[in-house]
Amino acid sequence: MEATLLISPVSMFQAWYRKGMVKASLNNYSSAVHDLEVALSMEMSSSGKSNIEQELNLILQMHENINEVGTSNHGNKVADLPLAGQPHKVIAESISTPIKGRGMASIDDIAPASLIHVEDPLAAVIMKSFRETHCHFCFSETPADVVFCPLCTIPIYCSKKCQEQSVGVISCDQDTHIGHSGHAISLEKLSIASTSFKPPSSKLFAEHRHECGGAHWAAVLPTDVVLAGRIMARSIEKRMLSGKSFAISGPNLDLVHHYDHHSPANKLESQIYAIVLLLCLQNHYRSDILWKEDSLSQLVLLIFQIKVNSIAIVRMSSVDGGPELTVKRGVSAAEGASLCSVEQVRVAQAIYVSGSLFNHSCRPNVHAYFLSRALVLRTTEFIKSGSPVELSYGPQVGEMHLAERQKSLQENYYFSCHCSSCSELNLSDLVMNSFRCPQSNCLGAISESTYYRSKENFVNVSLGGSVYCKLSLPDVSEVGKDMENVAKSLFENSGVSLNVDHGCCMSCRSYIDVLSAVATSHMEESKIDRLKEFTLVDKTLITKALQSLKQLKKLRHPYSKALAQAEDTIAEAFVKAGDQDRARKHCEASIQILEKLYHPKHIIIAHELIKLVSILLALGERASAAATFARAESIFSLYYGSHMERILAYVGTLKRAVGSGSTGAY
Ligand SMILES: C[S@@+](CC[C@H](N)C(=O)[O-])C[C@H]1O[C@@H](n2cnc3c(N)ncnc32)[C@H](O)[C@@H]1O
Repeated sequence: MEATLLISPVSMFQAWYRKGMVKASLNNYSSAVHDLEVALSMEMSSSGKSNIEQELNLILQMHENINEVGTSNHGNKVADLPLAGQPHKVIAESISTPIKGRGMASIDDIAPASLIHVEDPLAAVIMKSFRETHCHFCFSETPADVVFCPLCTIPIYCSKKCQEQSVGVISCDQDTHIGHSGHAISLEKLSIASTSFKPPSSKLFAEHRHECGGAHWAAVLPTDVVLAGRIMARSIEKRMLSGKSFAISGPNLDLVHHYDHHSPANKLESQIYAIVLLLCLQNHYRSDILWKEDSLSQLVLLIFQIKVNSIAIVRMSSVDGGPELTVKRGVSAAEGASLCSVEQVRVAQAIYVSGSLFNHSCRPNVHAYFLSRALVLRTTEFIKSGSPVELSYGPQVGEMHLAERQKSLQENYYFSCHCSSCSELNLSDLVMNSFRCPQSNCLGAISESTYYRSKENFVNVSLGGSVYCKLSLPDVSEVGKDMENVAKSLFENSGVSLNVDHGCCMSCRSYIDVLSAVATSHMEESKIDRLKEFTLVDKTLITKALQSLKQLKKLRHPYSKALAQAEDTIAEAFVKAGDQDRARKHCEASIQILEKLYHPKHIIIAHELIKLVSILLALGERASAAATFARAESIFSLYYGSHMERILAYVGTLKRAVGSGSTGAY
């Protein structure tokens, strides 16, 4: 048993509570604090006097419950993948893998751009930073005339329909009663959090209902905990509808939780939140529900399942005015046109039960996006029958280096990634952060890390500190010329082990002073980055940035990310300065590097091509703009299929612009 678990979560929470730590974090929500205070004083009076032995038993019991569920959650069942509005069809099935646990594999050859999965969330919650601007049900941007929750007026909705789905149908009875369907609440009682619960008559689960009125604890607690509350409330109401006992018990989701991988501090925090959540649920459902012995452990487990399996719902958002504005402006140099750029914003967090069976790959073959709250999965390449069908949980090859990807997945999802890109040496990881070889005719990459090639045909890479990653070597006859050229020495099997130290060229083994190269490179990169601070850029600033770019090119590998970013920043500065010709040159240079780091059909390339289209339109080069747009469109349709214009609203506008030859008519 771990040391921290010798302390009961209840007594620990009481200590925190007495010290005011919980109160301090809630002090903006006085009504929430008041309700919690009332609930906690009840809780403390019942458990405060419990002796150490009792508390230890509670924790031991909790551990046993968690471990029991933990061993049973690796079933091998065939997943059902319902497609929205289509007959039920199974395209992929659940398989068991030795390292990644369950995963999905195709049961037939699947063509690129095929829609393979559509699913509504079991629970979803808006991120705190979007509470004022986005609908709390469908997560789209709200119009000016928002609809409020009629009872607590805290959540906002874009329409009556979203409000009803989230809150339930509100009935008014001559101003004496206002209630959700199935809940009759007298007006006097509206100021306090809840009333005695009557079983809901409708099967529709209104996710905000149990959070509504009085203390709006959902606005205070972390997203994972609010999601857990919504799942628990759904499960409780389902039991009520089926006439079963109203005991607080978990929904028994068959999802991994990695309880043992979490730090003691994490475990303790979740136990405390589980207590708070139980009290909140009890406060809402009152005498209609019972606590069970394992209620708390079930809830802790659920919080960990959510940590590992929940998915961020993202929306595309325009930056710098976005493509639409650029086209509207006519991309006129004199008006200070902007590049067409968009970024993903994380508007909500959700849990999808079947979607959670898909494993992660840093080079995924499936793209995930969202239509309102629904998760949609689409293949981005041909998938052979029996092959893994995997999406990305965030980190991707080309965007992050091996070490960063591993760190991010470990920190956010608690696992070491064993996808094919993290198991085999790849071009992107070799060149991304590398320096160029001092020999002018050598394309070899020079890394800050040490690569140790064993005679057994694998490579160990240091990921910083004592962390190493063991990578297999791709077959030299199958790797592209680029890869062979950047790391020739790693591919020459002389039958002996080989150390390629940091600072040593992976091809010809010439050395550079890598520490000084890192320092100079960072200095030049930050000089170029200064361009981003200005809306109007003068020629002197750009001249200085071009000098830095020249220095950077002498140091950095021609396929490195630092060079791609520098070229992109300079392209944007030239757009701002109205020199579209030079903007085009640097934008194209950036895209060429990104094609090496990602792959030519990666969605990032499509977004970059859209920037280029706006420059070409400004130059009046209609034919090139149309050809570049067609390339971008074919990549986008792989990722979004027929939903492309619904997700990327500006694509339609740009299409009309390149089609009509207009640069400013929209
Ligand atoms: C959302 S679940 C995916 C389904 C899971 N494999 C199962 O058995 O239920 C995420 C978990 O799957 C495992 N996993 C997914 N992708 C992985 C990868 N690339 N390498 C190693 N483990 C992976 C990790 O344990 C991770 O926490």
